[in-house]
Amino acid sequence: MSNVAPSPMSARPGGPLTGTAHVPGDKSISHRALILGAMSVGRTRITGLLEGQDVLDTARAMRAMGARIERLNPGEWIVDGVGVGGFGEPEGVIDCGNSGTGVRLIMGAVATTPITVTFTGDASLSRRPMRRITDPLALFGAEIIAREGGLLPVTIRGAQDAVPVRYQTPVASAQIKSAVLLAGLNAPGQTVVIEAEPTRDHTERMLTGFGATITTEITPEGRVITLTGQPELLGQNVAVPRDPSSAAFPVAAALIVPGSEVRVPGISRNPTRDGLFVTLQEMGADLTWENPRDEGGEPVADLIVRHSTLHGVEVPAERAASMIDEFPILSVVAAMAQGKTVMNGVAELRVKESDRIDAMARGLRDNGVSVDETPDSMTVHGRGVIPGGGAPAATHLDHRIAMSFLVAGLAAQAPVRVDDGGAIATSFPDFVRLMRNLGADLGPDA
Ligand SMILES: O=C(O)C1=C[C@@H](OP(=O)(O)O)[C@@H](O)[C@H](O)C1
Ligand SMILES: C=C(OP(=O)(O)O)C(=O)O
Repeated sequence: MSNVAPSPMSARPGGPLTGTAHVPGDKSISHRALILGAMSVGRTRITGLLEGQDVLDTARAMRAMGARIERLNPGEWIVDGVGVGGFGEPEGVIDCGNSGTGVRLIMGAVATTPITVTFTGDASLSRRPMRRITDPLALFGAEIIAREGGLLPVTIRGAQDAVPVRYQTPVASAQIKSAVLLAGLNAPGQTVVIEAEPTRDHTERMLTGFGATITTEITPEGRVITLTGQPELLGQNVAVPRDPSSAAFPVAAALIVPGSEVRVPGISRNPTRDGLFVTLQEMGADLTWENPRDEGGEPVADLIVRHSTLHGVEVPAERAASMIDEFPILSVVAAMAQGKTVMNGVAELRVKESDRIDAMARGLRDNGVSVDETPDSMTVHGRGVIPGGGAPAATHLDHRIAMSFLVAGLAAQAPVRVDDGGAIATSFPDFVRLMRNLGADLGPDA
């Protein structure tokens, strides 16, 4: 993506947003469905797969290591797996593009199979920390060579005789937890991950669905997750629910554009992902959930959201992991609320596709909103208005920064511009069309 010419975009204030927003499949679950499908025996059928670039890069990686993967229809894919321990050595470098989830989970998946794999990524991914993954993978017996600072490219020589690991994650991260669990699949005995704060649990849920023995115990240390190694995973049918992190954008837009009412069907209500909705409700958001159901081991419901008068809130640090990707868009909603919104315990935002605290603070300030930051917090001083009209916000190859500023423009007093919307295709390729269908005036800069 870094070699492609930037695509400047802008959004302009306009009338209410109305209609139905069919947001794409969940990104986290889509990566995991492809990886676990590839690590299973037999056929996995996936419906609702997110066809964003991040997930397509994971599919390509799984193919390069021997899985047969085919797209039958939009969102409908089949994976014929190679079984636990069955990955073949890829001939080329595995390029995970912009995707932290892709590269970190696949590193875990290969670390206990005796093959050598070199991973790379785009300019954004090449700045992100990888030692948090390679350190625990070395405990299994994998050999690792990385660039200075533990950065990509990283080469992993998977362990020949892997040993199981007991690992306490040093930061709240589902990617670290998942990398260790995926490595544990091909280690004999029990691999244990302990996390002080709960993080998204899709790996645990899906491993159970594919036939692994995995338990989660709540203890004073936190969540203790125990996986029994070397199971035979069997191909499954996976129905991917719609992504709450993508839903956040039309939901936020409807809340801040007067007169709006939008329906967002079929989104995951997994409690490890619902921090944004809890926070919006505390701010006074009019959110109605209908038709709760279970789809493929994940709770799902339809959401109706109406324009609301909002007030600032304090978001507790303990909630950060359950809404970690939603802080950029929350900061836009917070600007349209009355009063101060304080987001605590968000240091991890500094090591995402961009430093999201810095990127949001700068872009909001340029568009007339007052923001304070500390190393691990961000405070937006909401005045119920975004003046807009500033310099194009720098997006640093970060899809969520681009979409957040475009949503801001829909409720601002003057257009809001971004320097490059290209990265939106990593997680929400249909974003512009979907938002325009609701009545939003946004798109490439003329
Ligand atoms: O496991 C996952 O699918 C993800 C975990 C989160 O990252 P961390 O584990 O680094 O917090 C999140 O930011 C990312 O978008 C997806
Ligand atoms: C942080 C994100 O993704 P990843 O870590 O997979 O790049 C995200 O989608 O907001």
